[in-house]
Amino acid sequence: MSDWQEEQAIQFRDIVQRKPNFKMGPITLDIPKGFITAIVGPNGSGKSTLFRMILDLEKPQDGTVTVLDHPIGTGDDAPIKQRIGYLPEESLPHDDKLKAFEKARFNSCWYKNWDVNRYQELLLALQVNDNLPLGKMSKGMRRKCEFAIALAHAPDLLLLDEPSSGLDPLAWKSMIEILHRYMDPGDRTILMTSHIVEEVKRLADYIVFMAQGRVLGVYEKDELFSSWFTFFVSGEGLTSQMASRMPGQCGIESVGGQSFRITTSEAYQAEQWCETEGITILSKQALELDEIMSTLLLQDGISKRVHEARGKAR
Ligand SMILES: Nc1ncnc2c1ncn2[C@@H]1O[C@H](COP(=O)(O)OP(=O)(O)OP(=O)(O)O)[C@@H](O)[C@H]1O
Repeated sequence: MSDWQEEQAIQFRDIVQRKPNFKMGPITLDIPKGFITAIVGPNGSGKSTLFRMILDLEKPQDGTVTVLDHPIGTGDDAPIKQRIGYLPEESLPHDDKLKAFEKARFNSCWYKNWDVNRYQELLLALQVNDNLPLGKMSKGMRRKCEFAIALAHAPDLLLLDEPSSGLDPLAWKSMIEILHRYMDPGDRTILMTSHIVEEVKRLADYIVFMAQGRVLGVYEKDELFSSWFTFFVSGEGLTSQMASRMPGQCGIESVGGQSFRITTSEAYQAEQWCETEGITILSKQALELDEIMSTLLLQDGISKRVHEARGKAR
């Protein structure tokens, strides 16, 4: 196997899935080993569907999923599942009657690397008592217990589907610290989904944007936030046609006279372009994650419409 393949924790290849009112793919996507990757996207994009495919809880109609160099769903997945921790978006109703420590005890029999001390430390850090039926806990208490249970066998790959759902700010902070410590050894991988901008900013090394069953883009976080800016510019004789030529331009708004607000995904090149063209940058502002997402969705909608129109014209 090549070095390139060994660097990937998860490889999705040509994944296609169809459900009533939903079509996914084809998706080809690599999740790098040793990093935290966050998948972000509107409700119903297919984020949880991808998670379920990793665990063979849902089979793609087409394509393959390879996890830690093991092709999923082609034989005995039990050894690879030993190396995965999973926190699903929704709690499992059939666990309701179990006390959290009973679920932990059950998992300790299954996972060879289960570490009871680690489990206790996690409960302590999250300030939660596991001596209650999961179904009688508050949403946040249950989330904390399930989080501790997902991490107690120190998995090589951790799948977190909206991990902070229901957590109070203090517990949220503890969770972020726990996850940073979990990554300390350097060879572990987290794949997570989140709708919380601050959480993605604090945790993710890589960000995958998804919408309507497709991947819109994969970005290294720091590069993403240093590339997407809105420039407020002005220049002698500056027209919207000229402004539209700014590198990476993905939105223009006239703000009167010869001034424009231009959004770009290539801030560095855009600044150089302004200098060359004699355009003054009055101010610039980095885009937030949700603003980048909106812009990508808008661009995707436009390119889809153009594609459809071309298809009809043929
Ligand atoms: N059990 C199911 N039966 C039929 N369709 C389903 C089922 N579960 C999910 N879907 C559909 O699959 C699509 C993708 O859902 P998925 O849960 O993967 O999205 P998501 O991106 O995780 O959304 P969210 O942000 O709301 O959690 C949706 O259109 C949803 O309606």
